[in-house]
Amino acid sequence: QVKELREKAEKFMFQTEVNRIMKLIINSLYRNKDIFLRELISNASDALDKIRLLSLTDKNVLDTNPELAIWIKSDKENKILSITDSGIGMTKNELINNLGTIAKSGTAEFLSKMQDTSNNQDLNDMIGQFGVGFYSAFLVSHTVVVTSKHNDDKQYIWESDSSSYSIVEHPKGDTLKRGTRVSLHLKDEALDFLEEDTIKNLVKKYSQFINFPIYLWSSKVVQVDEDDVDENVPA
Ligand SMILES: CCNC(=O)[C@H]1O[C@@H](n2cnc3c(N)nc(I)nc32)[C@H](O)[C@@H]1O
Repeated sequence: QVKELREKAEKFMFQTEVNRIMKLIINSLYRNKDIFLRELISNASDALDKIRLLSLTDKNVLDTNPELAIWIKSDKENKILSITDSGIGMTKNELINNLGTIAKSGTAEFLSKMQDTSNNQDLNDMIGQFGVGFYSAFLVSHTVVVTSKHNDDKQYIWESDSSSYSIVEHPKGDTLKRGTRVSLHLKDEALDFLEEDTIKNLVKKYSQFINFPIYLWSSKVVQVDEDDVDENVPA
């Protein structure tokens, strides 16, 4: 079923600048990979801010998923760490534009700054400011799957191994109701990020000022979480 899904998926190449930025991030931030969680939580928080702002003028936008929160799930069996938000979600076009391309303005400047700066702290701050933190997911993942549902579109699955990406409509419809799930298929050297204590410490260290609740679900066999039902999205 997953095989057929991949065959049906539409294949895309990343915009050139994106390839360069991804390479730079992966090569320069290998010393502190753990910033990936901060970046993904930050993106989730921005998405939640967007739907909350929208709901001030159009209150029924929240009906599809009333709780505004972030769920982190550690799936040790499949070596997948997922970060789910009930934010505004992305349409198919937004997945393509937001994850597959980057604003050309400023990219050249960003790339040259990244090359000059040897100081790791600056590098850290810059990727957050420039909004390219998503790509830090590839510091710890061989494959990243982004499932997203926007109120105005169907649910789609975006998948990438960092060299190219694909998009396919989710066969099971809108299991997310509204929002985005970033599923990180972790590299063998990054499996420590599946440990609850590691995740808790990272959230405390980098995301203590996030304005939305962050729940941590660890998939213990005994504990069947209510959101497991949504979890059976194809790998
Ligand atoms: C350069 C990589 N691009 C992004 O991270 C953009 O993708 C989108 N994005 C990333 N994670 C997201 C997320 N969790 N929800 C939503 I709505 N949009 C997200 C935002 O537009 C980010 O600026």
